[in-house]
Amino acid sequence: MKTLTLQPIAKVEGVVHLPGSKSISNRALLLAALAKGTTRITNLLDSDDVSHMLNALTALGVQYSLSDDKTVCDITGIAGVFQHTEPLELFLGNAGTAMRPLTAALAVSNVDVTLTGEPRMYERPIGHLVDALQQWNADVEYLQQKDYPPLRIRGKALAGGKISIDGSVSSQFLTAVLMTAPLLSGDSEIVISGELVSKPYIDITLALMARFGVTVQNNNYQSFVVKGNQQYQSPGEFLVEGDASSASYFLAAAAIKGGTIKVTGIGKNAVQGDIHFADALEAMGATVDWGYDYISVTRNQLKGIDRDYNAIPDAAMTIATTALFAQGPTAIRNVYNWRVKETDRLAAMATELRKVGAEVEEGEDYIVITPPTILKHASIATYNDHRMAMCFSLVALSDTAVTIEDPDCTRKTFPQYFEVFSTLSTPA
Ligand SMILES: O=C(O)C1=C[C@@H](OP(=O)(O)O)[C@@H](O)[C@H](O)C1
Ligand SMILES: C=C(OP(=O)(O)O)C(=O)O
Repeated sequence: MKTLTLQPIAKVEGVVHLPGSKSISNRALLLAALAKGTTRITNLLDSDDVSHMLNALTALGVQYSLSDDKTVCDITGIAGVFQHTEPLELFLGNAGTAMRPLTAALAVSNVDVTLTGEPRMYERPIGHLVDALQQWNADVEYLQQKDYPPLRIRGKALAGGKISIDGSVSSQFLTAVLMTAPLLSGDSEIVISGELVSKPYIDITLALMARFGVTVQNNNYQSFVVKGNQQYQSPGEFLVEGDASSASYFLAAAAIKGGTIKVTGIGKNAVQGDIHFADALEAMGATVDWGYDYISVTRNQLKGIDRDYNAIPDAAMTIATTALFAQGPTAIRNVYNWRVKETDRLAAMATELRKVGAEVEEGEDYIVITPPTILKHASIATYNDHRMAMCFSLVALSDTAVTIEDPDCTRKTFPQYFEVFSTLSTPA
């Protein structure tokens, strides 16, 4: 297996032009594909998760062209639902932002599609989404195990109506039904049961739907009303914000070992909830400067804090390794759904943090990290989880090297991560 050893880093400094947001890229591609008109998407992310969405759109007959660096996509919308007469199999890797929204959009299309993925995708539940779609009378079948992909979807026209959806495991299920609701022949009301997790991702969904001409009535995140029989409209040009989750590693590095690092492509008005990772860093003691198109962070002595991170589960992983450099314990709470992401992230995080010497308490939905006085060199298993690889790069901001196993797993959302990280770093 390939490994990457990062030697101790004395200082980090510089400017990072962030690659496009994964969450926004995949939403924009799907909405542009369904819309009337041609959309030019710029600053599109080039990564595995986005390739899976693009490949699916190709197989479904959507016409688009990509620039050489794959960050500009001109896409001609189909002005309605997908039409494909032959049965299709679409492989979606481990991309939640492809699997969940496509499941819903295909259920209302003229298709007979099997959705497959990597082995881990078959361990990530999708039952709450399928339950919701079945209330609209969708035909979605589990091919192996109830509540999990792979799925067979025999799409057909759906009439809409009132449904309830469990929001307690993933917001992507609600995102999927919201984006599909305008395509139904009648109006819909979507009622949330359970605590809605990862709420800011719903704001991304609603903001993108609005850019493509569809407004949703949001009743305080308890229920949503969407008019049926609508067509998405191309906004013409669509610029993807920089990825706020990807920004977290650089901002944390500055907080730990800056120098100042400035990330561009996101700022105080960004639609992504993960920009509020910077608030957590500020609460830990870092100095944060916010502009409209940048966030910059400068080092201070950090202290451990105790917080609920349900709204920013992805960036919260970066707090777990930042905690190694804080005084006192850091608690990351209300992140139960870490267990159903790329790996069981609570278990993986606890195991790997212990390898570098941290004292870790792992609960069902939380983790408390107490840093050691001196970090130990370790070979960090990454569990095919891009965020495990990126988070643990921060260990090199100590007097100790760190070895990252399978560093290429960052290709899910940030293939160039380690190159960018090294350009900011001055060796000790
Ligand atoms: O809608 C999205 O783009 C995402 C929502 C979040 O998932 P959950 O809602 O499952 O927490 C997040 O972790 C994921 O990386 C992207
Ligand atoms: C949870 C993640 O991905 P997905 O979109 O596959 O859910 C992630 O990127 O951290």
